[in-house]
Amino acid sequence: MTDTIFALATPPGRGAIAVIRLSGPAVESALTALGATKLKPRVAAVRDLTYAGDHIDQALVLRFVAPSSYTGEDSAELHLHGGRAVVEAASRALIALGVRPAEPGEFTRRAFQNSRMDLAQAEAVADLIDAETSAQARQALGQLDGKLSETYAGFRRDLLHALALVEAEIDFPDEEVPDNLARTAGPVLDRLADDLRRAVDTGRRGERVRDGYRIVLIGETNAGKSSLFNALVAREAAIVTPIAGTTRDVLDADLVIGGYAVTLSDTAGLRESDDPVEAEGVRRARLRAEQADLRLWVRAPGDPDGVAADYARPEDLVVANKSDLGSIHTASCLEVLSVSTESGQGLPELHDWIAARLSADLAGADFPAVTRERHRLRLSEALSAVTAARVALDVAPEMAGDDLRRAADALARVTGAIGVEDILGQVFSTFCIGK
Ligand SMILES: Nc1nc2c(ncn2[C@@H]2O[C@H](COP(=O)(O)OP(=O)(O)OP(=O)(O)O)[C@@H](O)[C@H]2O)c(=O)[nH]1
Ligand SMILES: [K+]
Ligand SMILES: [Mg+2]
Repeated sequence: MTDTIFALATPPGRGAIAVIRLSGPAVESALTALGATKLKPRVAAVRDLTYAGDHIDQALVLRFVAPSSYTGEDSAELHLHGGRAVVEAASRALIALGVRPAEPGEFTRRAFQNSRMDLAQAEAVADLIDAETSAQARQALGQLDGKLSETYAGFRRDLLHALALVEAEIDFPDEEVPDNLARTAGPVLDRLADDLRRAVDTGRRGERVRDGYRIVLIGETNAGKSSLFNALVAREAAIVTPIAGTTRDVLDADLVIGGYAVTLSDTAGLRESDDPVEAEGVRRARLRAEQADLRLWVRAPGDPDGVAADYARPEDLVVANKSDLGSIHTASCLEVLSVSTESGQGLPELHDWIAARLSADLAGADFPAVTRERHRLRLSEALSAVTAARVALDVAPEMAGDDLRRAADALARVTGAIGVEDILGQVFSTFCIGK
């Protein structure tokens, strides 16, 4: 028998209202025991909740009857006055009635297990709760709508179609099916491989929207990286001094630019140093620059041109700082924007430039973006299996079947159609309690 669970669904602490959610077979008997009777499903009603002779609260109570609820089970919401004592009294009463506190994500896990949503949608619920930028919310809502799931389901249909063609030839090798039926699966697989490849490529975009786009400030010592860092995050987060080699550790700050989450990093100035501490700082700076989505090469007038040349990528930007003191000379092909963190000149333009870059890199392409490493791995697996099947098709069609089944399995695991036990814990452990 399934447990009946409850959790506070609103943030803990003092508030106008606090909502306790319940789900499971014993919801109705628990409500009755608390004095909340004669509740029409989905109609809010005010009831005096009492337990063991104590008045708990005058609450607004909502009841849902299986399977028409978030979890697919009988469930209810108690809208209480939002004080700690009220919530505590209600929780104590529920526990005494045999209703147990929910684990993180347990409501959504039940929704998944009762087929109210697939795994990709359950992950979208977690993303939507965590969303702090408009782009994150948009992406999560698209995934919750099932757009991503539909895309995966479409891939799977193509695969099963190809598999049917291949197996028809194996099962009826002689007269019932036309010769070379298996080979007609070729174009289907070619198209599918293209689609999978594109989907895998959207992975970086989806993950960046969700986790933050990584921008690193890098350059010579004293170029003004920390000054620029402070200007962009609008507070004195990093130490600025005229002494070369001030910054050692990588300093990260989360900010939102143009509706997108960004992680901005300040780094140690690049120079050879005998000081082991500074040398370690420089090593970390280079490493972070390599991993970044975008590098801003900060240069002051007089800094040598060479630094960026070694590591820069064509999409990077040179920020010519200290424009109040003069301009820089550069032979690099990178775009250059001049600013002064001292006078503020050029800073709005830099902000706009970054916003435009974010939107160019991250805004909706034709695909709902793949948002998780888990999805990307499975898609890559499916892609390599499809590629193998495509090769087999021309030489030994009977070998292609196994590859195609492997690809279909990999896709099914993304939405949780099969083999989910091993990933359930991983997916739902990231949820907050009450969801
Ligand atoms: N005139 C002028 N001075 C600036 C400007 N930006 C920064 N500075 C000065 O340049 C010096 C170095 O600035 P930082 O921000 O510490 O430079 P950094 O690149 O972080 O230096 P390290 O951490 O040592 O690599 C400080 O004295 C700043 O006040 C600017 O736009 N104009
Ligand atoms: K400095
Ligand atoms: Mg610095």
